[in-house]
Amino acid sequence: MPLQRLFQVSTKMAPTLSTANFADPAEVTEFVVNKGNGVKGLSETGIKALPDQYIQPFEERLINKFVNETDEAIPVIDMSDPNENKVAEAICDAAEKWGFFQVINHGVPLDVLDNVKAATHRFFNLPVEEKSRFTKENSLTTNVRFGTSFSPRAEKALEWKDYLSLFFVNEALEYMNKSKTMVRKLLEYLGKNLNVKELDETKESLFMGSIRVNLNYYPICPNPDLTVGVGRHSDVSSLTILLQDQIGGLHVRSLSSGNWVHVPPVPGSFVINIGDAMQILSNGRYKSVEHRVLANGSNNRISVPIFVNPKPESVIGPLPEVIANGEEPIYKDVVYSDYVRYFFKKAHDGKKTVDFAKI
Ligand SMILES: COc1cc(/C=C/C(=O)SCCNC(=O)CCNC(=O)[C@H](O)C(C)(C)COP(=O)(O)OP(=O)(O)OC[C@H]2O[C@@H](n3cnc4c(N)ncnc43)[C@H](O)[C@@H]2OP(=O)(O)O)ccc1O
Ligand SMILES: O=C(O)CCC(=O)C(=O)O
Ligand SMILES: [Fe+2]
Repeated sequence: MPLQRLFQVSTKMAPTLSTANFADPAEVTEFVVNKGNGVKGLSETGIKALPDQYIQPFEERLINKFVNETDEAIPVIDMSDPNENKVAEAICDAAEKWGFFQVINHGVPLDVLDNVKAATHRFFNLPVEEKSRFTKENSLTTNVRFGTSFSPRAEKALEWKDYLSLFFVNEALEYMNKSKTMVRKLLEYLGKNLNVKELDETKESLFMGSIRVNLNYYPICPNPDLTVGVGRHSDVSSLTILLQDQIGGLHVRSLSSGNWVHVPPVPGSFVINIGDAMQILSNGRYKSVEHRVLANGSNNRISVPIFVNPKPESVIGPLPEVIANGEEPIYKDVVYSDYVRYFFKKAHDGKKTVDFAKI
């Protein structure tokens, strides 16, 4: 199926299965992972209890007392403020202190956001035979991948999430293309603060040379407190631009307090976060911060991250502009595809991927 058609399909709905009887835990894995039904398929069987392989260790569950819903919040930045210096300052400050912020009035038309959310629902509502054409085993190209959890073969406990991952270098996709102007603006602001004078071709390839869009689906979960939608991780990107729906559940680790802080859905906004590649390029000035997603007992949730990455063959290390003043580099040069391969080889494990590049 051509990529464009993924964004038009709205044919048959997924068949509703009657309550399946999974006598053996291996049958659950077979149904969810190998047969391509995903956790959406499992949720729709009417399953009443969380299968054992989704039960996360106690310390990985988001216990309420560690969640600070009121005192701390990631900054919300209005990109239409005519005082551009003030906008740039707020973005760089948030990148250093939080590694996360939300942007409003970002210039991406709101109907583009509505369209990509609708397309996400249409894709996940397709029959399993359609979706499983894009599993790792069946997909004709590694550029399109439908899967569940993060890295099922490496994980001790699975995550309650299905995804479709789309890799683009140049293909036209409205959502991605319409977001590019905003991405360039953000990178220009962040770059200037690192003494990068302009986002020329070389720098553009380094910061945003490859782009991946994921469509994430988190179905209703029978025991949300025992599992996670996505476990603790930082992204490997330069920047991640995330569109979330109105359900909520994304939590960010505050750098100042260590608390898990909820990222409340703000209509029409994007959540922006610094990824490991930017942390490395900025020699630790900008922070890629741990985040996780709760499972939800009463609502399905979707999110659509755009991972803005260096080109796979790029060598990433502290930028010459950053260490020109004698600052000691804390990261070595690594080939970006080696870095990403290392990320995908492990289960989510907080901030440990970045050790790959530490001196
Ligand atoms: C799913 O939950 C996620 C996903 C994410 C994703 C974040 C990103 O996508 S950031 C951007 C990643 N960068 C790129 O995609 C650059 C382009 N890719 C490449 O150049 C190659 O894929 C490669 C990274 C160099 C690896 O190539 P290769 O050595 O040929 O091996 P592969 O078979 O392609 O992959 C190895 C291993 O990783 C798994 N994998 C690859 N891509 C994805 C993907 N998009 N989503 C999930 N898993 C992926 C692949 O299945 C292989 O696994 P095995 O088990 O077979 O070893 C962030 C947070 C999330 O929760
Ligand atoms: O769904 C979300 O809110 C965040 C997902 C995420 O962190 C990721 O896909 O890397
Ligand atoms: Fe993430």
